[in-house]
Amino acid sequence: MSFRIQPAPPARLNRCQLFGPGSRPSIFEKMGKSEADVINLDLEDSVAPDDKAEARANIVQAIGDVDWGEKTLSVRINGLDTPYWYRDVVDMLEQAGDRLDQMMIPKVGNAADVYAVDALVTAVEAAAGRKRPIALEVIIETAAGIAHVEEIAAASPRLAAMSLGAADFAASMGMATTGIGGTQENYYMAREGQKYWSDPWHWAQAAIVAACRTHGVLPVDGPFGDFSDDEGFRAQALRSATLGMVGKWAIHPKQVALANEVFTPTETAVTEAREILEAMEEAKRTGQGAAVYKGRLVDLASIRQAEVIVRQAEMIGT
Ligand SMILES: CC(C)(COP(=O)(O)OP(=O)(O)OC[C@H]1O[C@@H](n2cnc3c(N)ncnc32)[C@H](O)[C@@H]1OP(=O)(O)O)[C@@H](O)C(=O)NCCC(=O)NCCSC(=O)C[C@H](O)C(=O)O
Ligand SMILES: [Mg+2]
Repeated sequence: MSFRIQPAPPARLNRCQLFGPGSRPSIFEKMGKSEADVINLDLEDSVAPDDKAEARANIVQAIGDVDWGEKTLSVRINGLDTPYWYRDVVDMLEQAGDRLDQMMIPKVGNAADVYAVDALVTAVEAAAGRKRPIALEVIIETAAGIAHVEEIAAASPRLAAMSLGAADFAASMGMATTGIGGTQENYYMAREGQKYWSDPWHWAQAAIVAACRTHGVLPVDGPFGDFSDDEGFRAQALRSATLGMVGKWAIHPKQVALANEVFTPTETAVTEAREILEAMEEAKRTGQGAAVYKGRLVDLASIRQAEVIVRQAEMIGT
């Protein structure tokens, strides 16, 4: 272990982030009643330029009026290359109530982007006398974002979560696809007449997870565009969970249950994790650093792996 201890990410549930356009207030109540852990009200790409001002007003109103329960409530502001973002920040912090937990910054390219938003948020919070500091979350969805992913993860103590935005990421990288996440038809290895599909998102996800885990930030998988493809969503989410991501976006309400299912450890996994911890307790009592559990080696690293699952289960209350 490095002398520098790996910081823990925020202790909160983040299995599913449900998105909805700020210009479509008719779905806000439904979003509030959903089973998503995080709600993202959008001011960015799902809102047309002429609707930005009205979407801000809708969101300000809804933050106060809708019952958001225990959910983390986040607003996605516009990118720093637009004329909209500063007004998004100022209006939310001056006009919306304290119920707003977080702001999401899209298309972050380097640490300075986060610094700029942090500086504005800090000034407006102080001027407006807001009591609860707003957390930040970012989307890695450009070539610059992935190239600077580690400095971005370290950019601000406000940073709580980081997502991969597969659509803009593919565009920025010049990837030959219009699909949003999931299996890509042409990304395969060939052997003896058979195709073996590989995962073009894997390296970006792994880089995000490593940067996030280094700096105590929650790594999250972004959108899966084809909301009629449950199996594809599940496969993508399972790969993300296996890599260390804690949750996934839903761009349609039917994806919420799928994300919750994948990012909630199964009863069997939780039982096994608890049994591994017990086996290691017993090993420690007898002066051993390793033990055998169900015919396989468990050691001090297994304790840390098992603790990840038990911590998740405790947060969910299972
Ligand atoms: C995708 C949608 C436009 C689909 O909407 P709609 O046609 O209304 O779907 P349905 O008819 O199937 O809806 C069924 C019922 O569910 C309600 N509904 C719809 N959407 C939502 C929602 N997001 N939250 C809660 N409830 C919702 C409908 O009102 C129907 O209700 P009822 O009539 O009572 O049965 C729409 O889902 C949508 O707008 N989704 C979010 C789009 C969005 O926010 N996109 C931005 C995030 S993705 C992105 O930005 C890419 C990323 O940055 C990247 O680069 O990768
Ligand atoms: Mg995007």
